[in-house]
Amino acid sequence: MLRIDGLTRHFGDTVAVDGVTFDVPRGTMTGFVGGNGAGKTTTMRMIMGVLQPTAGRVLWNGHEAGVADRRRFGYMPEERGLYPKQPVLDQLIYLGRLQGRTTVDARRVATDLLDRFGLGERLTDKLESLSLGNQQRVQIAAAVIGGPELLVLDEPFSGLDPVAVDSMVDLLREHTTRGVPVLFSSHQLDLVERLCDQLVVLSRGNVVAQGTVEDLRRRGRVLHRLVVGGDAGWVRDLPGIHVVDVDGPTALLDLGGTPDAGAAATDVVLREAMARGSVRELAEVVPTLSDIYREVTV
Ligand SMILES: Nc1ncnc2c1ncn2[C@@H]1O[C@H](COP(=O)(O)OP(=O)(O)OP(=O)(O)O)[C@@H](O)[C@H]1O
Repeated sequence: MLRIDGLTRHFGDTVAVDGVTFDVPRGTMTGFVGGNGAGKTTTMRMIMGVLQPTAGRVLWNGHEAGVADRRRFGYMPEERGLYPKQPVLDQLIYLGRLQGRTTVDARRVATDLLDRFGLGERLTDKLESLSLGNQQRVQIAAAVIGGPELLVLDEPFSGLDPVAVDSMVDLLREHTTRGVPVLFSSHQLDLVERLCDQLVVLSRGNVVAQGTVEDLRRRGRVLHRLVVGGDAGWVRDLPGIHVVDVDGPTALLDLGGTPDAGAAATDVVLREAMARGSVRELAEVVPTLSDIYREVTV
């Protein structure tokens, strides 16, 4: 298991990461989300030992992660970092050997990976001759070529087409099934919602929310949507009901409070609506991950 314990990094007066603590347990996929400059890349660099923390620790299976541990971590850095002018297969074989594979084994694994990413015909091409999305696929292959015990991926999905996203998802799931913890950053919240066992939300260097998508949903504000036959503007005159928005026949209401108070408010709204005509819908609106994200990062 990976444990990030109070990780902090200052750059001059800037506090890029401020006491970040979270776990990535065995076999779980953890999404790392947050706005631009929130501190995701800086945290990942510290996990990989590329950057020294100002304070805090990176623990791997209960001990402080050292060079030998990190050699078994797969990393896809933000700056990518493969050689543009070298053939893709050669680079992957080289990286595989650095991580302990024989040349024959590294060639087999690299060829398999490139095949599954649809690059079987491009093995001897220079990286720079590939489209950006295809270069990205090679970068992903580079992160997993050594058979990593942990995967740390900085925006692995950016620039990938939907087919490549699916191959990438399959590949990551194969790793988590084997027990490998996977931490990846992404701005694509739909993907994060689809993929992650848990997520960590960072804002200005601080963890502002963490847990499963369901945990976060429970924390989020549950609103109610009322749709009536005519105009719903009258809801604004109901005492004690917080109206978030009204658009013609549809009103979005925050009936809030305790479950009991919420239920009582729902009864009031329903009674009033029925007294005025037909009611088409009165239902809870489950917040999306984007709604929750906006709420916790403001
Ligand atoms: N080498 C550096 N020198 C000075 N400041 C830095 C350095 N690296 C990062 N920072 C600052 O640290 C903060 C966090 O940046 P970081 O790149 O970790 O954010 P991020 O969450 O990965 O953002 P993005 O989603 O835009 O990639 C920012 O204010 C950034 O300007």
